[in-house]
Amino acid sequence: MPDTTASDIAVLGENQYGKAEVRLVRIEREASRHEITDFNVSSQLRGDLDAIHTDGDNAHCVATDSQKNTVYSLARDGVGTPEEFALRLGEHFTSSYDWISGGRWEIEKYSWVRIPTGAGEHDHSFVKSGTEVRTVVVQRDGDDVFVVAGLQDLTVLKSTASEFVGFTRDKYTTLAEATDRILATDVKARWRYTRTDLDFDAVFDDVRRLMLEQFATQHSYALQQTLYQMGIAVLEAHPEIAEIKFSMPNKHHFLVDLSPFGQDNPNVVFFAADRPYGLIEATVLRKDATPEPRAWASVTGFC
Ligand SMILES: O=c1[nH]c(=O)c2[nH]c(=O)[nH]c2[nH]1
Repeated sequence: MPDTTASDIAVLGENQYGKAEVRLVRIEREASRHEITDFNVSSQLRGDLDAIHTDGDNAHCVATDSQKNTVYSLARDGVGTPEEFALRLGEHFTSSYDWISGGRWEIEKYSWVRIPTGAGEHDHSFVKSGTEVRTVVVQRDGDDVFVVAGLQDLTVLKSTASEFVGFTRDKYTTLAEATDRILATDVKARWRYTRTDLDFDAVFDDVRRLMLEQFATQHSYALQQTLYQMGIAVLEAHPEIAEIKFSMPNKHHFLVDLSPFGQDNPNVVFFAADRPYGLIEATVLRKDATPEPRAWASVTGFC
């Protein structure tokens, strides 16, 4: 065994380790109409792991390779929703090893849809459906379990019913007030469940539906206000959700000046800028929810 690594000035702090981005594709092939599940799974273990770092003693080290193998082995029996599979991984690791007291299991789910053919939707050929990703982060701290679900890269645009007026004007202000502008964003949202006995697919579908419906049907006075309306709609419909966080870029579309060409431009031709972009972030909280910082500690990219 290597020499013990001791220091007079430093100690080991928080730590976790595991295998990141285990790409898992599972085909349900009992019937001739196949089903596909496409996950990206990251497993991180926490617990009594000090000696691995301080003494080079690997007795408590569940190798990251073993964590990867566990993901594939558990998937043999079926995976279900990303939330269910992440919960199952957490239960497995914390119950299998005395010294593993918690951890973090994150899953990204990619969607495929059946390829349409003259004879209908194909049984075993799929096309990837856009860039949108469904996410979950399950964390365990002893017997406490936290589930933060979400989505990202849900790109939306409305071509009217959006304005931005009345903002502060000073010597730095060059932006003209817009009474009719394009509003576009990539919705990135995470929401915290207060229960684990849920129909996770049904709740996810409804949260997504509500966010899109609000974006589409509400007149926007600022992306901040649209974000807030989306959050309120989700919390009002879903008591099992304590809070929802958003991080949404304002994907600016600037009207092009066509006057050099002797043309008008009545809100028809735009330059879709990719940077810089506004970045609008907020949390919408249920008034009586108990704050749970442990659920969010490793969910980065939100305020
Ligand atoms: O919806 C908006 N919110 C802002 O804070 C902002 N700032 C800006 O320049 N354009 C916009 N649009």
